Amino acid sequence: MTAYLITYVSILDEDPTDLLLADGVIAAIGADAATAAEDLQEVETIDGTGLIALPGLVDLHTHLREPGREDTETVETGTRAAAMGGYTAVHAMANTTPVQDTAGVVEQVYHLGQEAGWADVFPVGAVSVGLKGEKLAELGAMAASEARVRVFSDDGMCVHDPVLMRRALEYVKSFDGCIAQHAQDPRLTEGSQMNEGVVSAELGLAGWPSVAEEAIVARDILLTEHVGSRLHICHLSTAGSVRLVRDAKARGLDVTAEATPHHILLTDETARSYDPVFKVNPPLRTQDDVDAVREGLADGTIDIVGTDHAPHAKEDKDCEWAAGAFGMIGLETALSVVQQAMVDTGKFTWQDVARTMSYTPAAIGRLDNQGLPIEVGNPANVCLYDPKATRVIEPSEQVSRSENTPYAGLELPGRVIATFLRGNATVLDGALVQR
Ligand SMILES: NC(=O)N[C@@H](CC(=O)O)C(=O)O
Ligand SMILES: [Zn+2]
Ligand SMILES: [Zn+2]
Repeated sequence: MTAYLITYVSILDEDPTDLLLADGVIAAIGADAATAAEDLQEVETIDGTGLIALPGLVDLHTHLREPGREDTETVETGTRAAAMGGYTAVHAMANTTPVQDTAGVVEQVYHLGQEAGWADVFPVGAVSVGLKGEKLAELGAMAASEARVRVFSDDGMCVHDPVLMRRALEYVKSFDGCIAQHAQDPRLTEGSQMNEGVVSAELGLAGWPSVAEEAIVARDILLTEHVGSRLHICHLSTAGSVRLVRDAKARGLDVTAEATPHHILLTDETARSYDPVFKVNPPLRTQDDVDAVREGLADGTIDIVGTDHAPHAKEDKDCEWAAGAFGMIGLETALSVVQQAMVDTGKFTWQDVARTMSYTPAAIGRLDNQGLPIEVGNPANVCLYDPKATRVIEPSEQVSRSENTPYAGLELPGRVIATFLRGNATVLDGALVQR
C-alpha cells in the first residue's frame, strides 16, 4: 500500500507541518514524518504548501437513491461525489425503493458501500414501515444487523403522529439510537411550494410557513424531554427553530440539530427565477433566517452541517416550478459553501469546520472509526483542501449522477485536492483516483 508524505500542510488552524499516512493510519506528524517515510517502500510525496488537512468529512444526511432510483444516483456514484467533496463517510437516508425499513435492506446498502470503497456508507433506518407514519419499523433488527444502524428517520416525510414519535424515541433508547426528524407539519404545508412570505405572495406560489417546522421542533423537544431520549433535527431552516433548539440545549436535553449548506447561503429570492433547481424541502427562507442559522452554527446551537444531497432526474427539474421535485445535490460543494458562509465571514475557524462536518456528525451516528482528529494512531481519514482556490460550479462536471446543483455558474472558494479513506487515496490532484 502506498504511503503519503504530505509536506508543509496546516492541520486545521495550526502552523504548517509534515504528515505521514501509512498502513491506513496517521503514522507521524511533524519532524518525525520525513524520517519515518525514509524507512518505507512506496512513498508518494505531496506538497502541502497552502493546503489545510481536515479530518475526513462525515455526512449525516445523504440520499444515495439505491435501491430504486439508480437512474439518479447509486451507492457507487454518490460515494464518488462524496469523496470529491472531502467525505470519507456518509449516512444514507431511508427513502429508497424499497424503503430501508428492514435489516435486509440496510445490510444491502451497507455492503454496497463497502464494495464500492469510496466512502463508508452507514444506512439510516426508517422509523415507520414504508415511511407511512403508521407502524414502527424493525428498529431493533436494523440496530442489531451488520449495518449497526443508530440513526432512524422517515426523512422526506415527517413522523407526524405524536404517539408513533413517542414510541420511536422510547424504543431507540435501548441501543443508544436517535430519531432524526424531518420537521414539517403536513396539514400546514399541504400544496406548499416555497417559503411563505413576501416573495411567495408576489409570485403567487403556495407558502410553507416557518411555523410548520417550528411546531414539530417544539413538540419533539417536549416529547424527547418526556421520554428521556435522543432527538436530532434534520435540515433546520428558520430563526424560530434556532431559538427552540437553543432553549432545549440550555435545559440540558439531548437534542442536536443540523443545517444544510444551501440554508446558510441561499434565500427565497432565488424562486423569482421560477427555476425548480431552487425548490427544496424545507424551502429556502429569508435573509433573517439565513443569518439566524449562521449564528446558531457559530454558537454551537446547531451542531452539524448535513448536505441533504438529494439527486433528481432532469425531467423532474427541467419543468415548471409546481411540477418540480424537492431537493438539490450538495456533496461536492458543501465545504466550499461552508467556507464562504462561515469561514470567510469570520464566524468559523477550521476547527469549527472539523467539529460540524466531521467530529460531531460521527458522534451523533455513534461511529467509532470515523470523525476522529488528525492524531498519530488514528485511521488515516483525511481531506486536503486548498482554501485559496476558486472555481465556477458547472453542473455537468459534478461527479454525482444528477446535475441539480443550485450553484451553477456561481464562483465558490476552495477546492478539495485529495481525500484519503484509511490511507487509500480516493481523490488526488482534485480528481477521482482511477481504478
Ligand atoms: N430535501 C428535499 O427536498 N428532498 C429530499 C427529502 C428530504 O430531505 O426531505 C429528497 O429525498 O429528495
Ligand atoms: Zn427532509
Ligand atoms: Zn433529506
